[in-house]
Amino acid sequence: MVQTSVIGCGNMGSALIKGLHRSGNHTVTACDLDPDALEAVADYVDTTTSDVADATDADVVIVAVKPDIVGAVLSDLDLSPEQTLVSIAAGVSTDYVEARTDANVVRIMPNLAAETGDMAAAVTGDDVPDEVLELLDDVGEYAEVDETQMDIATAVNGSGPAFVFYLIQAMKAAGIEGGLDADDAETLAAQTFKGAAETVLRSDEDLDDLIDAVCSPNGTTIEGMEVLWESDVQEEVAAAVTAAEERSAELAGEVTDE
Ligand SMILES: NC(=O)C1=CN([C@@H]2O[C@H](COP(=O)(O)OP(=O)(O)OC[C@H]3O[C@@H](n4cnc5c(N)ncnc54)[C@H](O)[C@@H]3O)[C@@H](O)[C@H]2O)C=CC1
Ligand SMILES: O=C(O)[C@@H]1CCC=N1
Repeated sequence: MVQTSVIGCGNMGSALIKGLHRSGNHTVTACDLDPDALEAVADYVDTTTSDVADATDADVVIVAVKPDIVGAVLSDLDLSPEQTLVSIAAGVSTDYVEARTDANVVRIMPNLAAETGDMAAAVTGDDVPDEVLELLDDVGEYAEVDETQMDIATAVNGSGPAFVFYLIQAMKAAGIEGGLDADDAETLAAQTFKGAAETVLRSDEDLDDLIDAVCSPNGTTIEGMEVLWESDVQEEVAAAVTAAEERSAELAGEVTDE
């Protein structure tokens, strides 16, 4: 069992807590100033606390507060070089965190699917400890990237779930427009995204071949694909990712300038 503490139990911290609970490999202390946030995760952790000092004994300390609060939390955290501090804040560099702790620092960009064990995470660091890689394995898949790639990773896998929710919403709306009831349309759209994603992860075929496999000659799919190929959907998705990437880089400047 890895002793893990999570400081900040909001959207992302609570998703990580629930994912770690599912894995059964961690003893978790949850720390938050908000009693409602602690109550919401109480069933998934061993200890809840509003005192950051109670979160400092863990092997792995995950700081999951907003980027502009990270500095204040680090100043209250007294950790040793034997401990690992995991920072998940968008735009907060490893250098910034390392300057404020004696712990071994690992920067990751997680996403909300930690809750179901389906997280996509980017992790950066010269020598990421096994306990962090195992933690990431416990709650999904990860890619080791260079820190210069963290802004684009933040956009693709950190912000990505919101972009995918939006696309599911569009598919659901089209289903409703075509006569499905709302619940059926949501189930069919969401399960289709899930199944398509699983297919991509498990298949050796490239994406064009997978598209081709759905397009029967003279069938239905090719009619829809012609519409997409002639549209600027790919450019618009790229623009959304770029906007998030640019904001991540901007945040880095704001936090460093504090
Ligand atoms: N929401 C998401 O999908 C993702 C968020 N992140 C990163 O995760 C971090 C947290 O984001 P969210 O969970 O969305 O924010 P949130 O606002 O939902 O949660 C932050 C939590 O921190 C708590 N908090 C504030 N000050 C504290 C302190 N001094 N000590 C203990 N707890 C304190 C708040 O009460 C709140 O429950 C951010 O740095 C963000 O960049 C990264 C990837 C995805
Ligand atoms: O929107 C944000 O800033 C955070 C980081 C990635 C996902 N949510």
